[in-house]
Amino acid sequence: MAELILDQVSKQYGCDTVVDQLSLTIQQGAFVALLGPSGCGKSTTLRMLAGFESLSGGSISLNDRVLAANGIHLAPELRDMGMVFQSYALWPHMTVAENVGYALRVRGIKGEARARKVREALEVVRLEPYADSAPRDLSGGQRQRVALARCLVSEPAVVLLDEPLANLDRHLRASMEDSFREFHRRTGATMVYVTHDQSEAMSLADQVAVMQHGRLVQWATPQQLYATPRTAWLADFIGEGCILDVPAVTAGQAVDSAALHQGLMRAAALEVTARAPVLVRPQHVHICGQGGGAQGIAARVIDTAYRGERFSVRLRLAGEQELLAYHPHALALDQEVQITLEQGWALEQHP
Ligand SMILES: Nc1ncnc2c1ncn2[C@@H]1O[C@H](COP(=O)(O)OP(=O)(O)OP(=O)(O)O)[C@@H](O)[C@H]1O
Repeated sequence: MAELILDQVSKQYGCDTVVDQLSLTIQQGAFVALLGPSGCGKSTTLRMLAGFESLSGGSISLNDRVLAANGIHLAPELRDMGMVFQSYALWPHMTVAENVGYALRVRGIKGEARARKVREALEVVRLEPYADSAPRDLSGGQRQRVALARCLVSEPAVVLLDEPLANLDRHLRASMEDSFREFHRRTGATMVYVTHDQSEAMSLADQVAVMQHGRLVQWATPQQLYATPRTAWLADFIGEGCILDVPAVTAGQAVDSAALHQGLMRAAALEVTARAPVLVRPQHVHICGQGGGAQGIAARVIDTAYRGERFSVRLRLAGEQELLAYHPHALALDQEVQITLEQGWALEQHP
């Protein structure tokens, strides 16, 4: 199957390695996200894919064609890729239709053939009524959809998107996420989407590459990242939860309820010193009652916050470890409760 392959891709600026031996195999038609905090090297990776940056090491190939490797650097216009930028980069003096059709004009495609392709591209992003408008008369979201249509009109095999929603307000972002999903469904293009926003990456992509300090931390589906993150840093970056110190667990494995309860009791009694980090997501913490009880673990409410559909509750266990839970009702500060833990996930020891 046709694929976009990054093999041990590295980039150095002077003595700084900003992308460090990154390897990814991206299936044709996939929607993938490069996710990580500012400065982790995701935009540099995207620019190397586009051909705006050379590689310091490794190779990039698309459908068995080498785009970049030692001594090889295909120009951006020869890579069969389109790019959508945060800043839209539309020509202000051209109409929407002229912006979308520009790449076709440069290639000498004229008349009805060009007009038809422009109409089709505008239809995909639902902007046909705006064909004759100027970019300045459109909202930020509409401008970003023009940029998508302009990319689509060249029918690239791969669409690269660099923080395309960063300039939009929160409400518009949600509706633009729907536009990206629809764009992907209708075109079948491979999409590589750079963002520092984990909820954006998780809701859009089939597969996410999480980067930290230029290195790949994990390459997995959003569901796998949430449920089985490799490290404590990643567990914290993706979603809510708490990390407990629990004895006798093996990294990279689920920890069942009995093992968690037993481990926490031993930890509270200071029976063992060797412990490992275990992620417990709030939906796996059940507040089952007040006061004493044989089944549960005693905890004290140290903070609560109303979140609309539920309360989030911070709990302290004997031995001072803390947990986050969700609860349908308000609880009083300092209230003693019994909790049960449904499951946990053992993380690697290093951060
Ligand atoms: N042309 C350059 N010369 C020197 N250093 C650079 C250059 N471009 C990027 N860097 C450095 O490389 C590192 C990675 O930058 P990059 O833009 O890829 O990160 P990023 O994860 O996309 O972050 P952001 O979301 O803030 O753009 C940063 O430390 C940045 O300062």
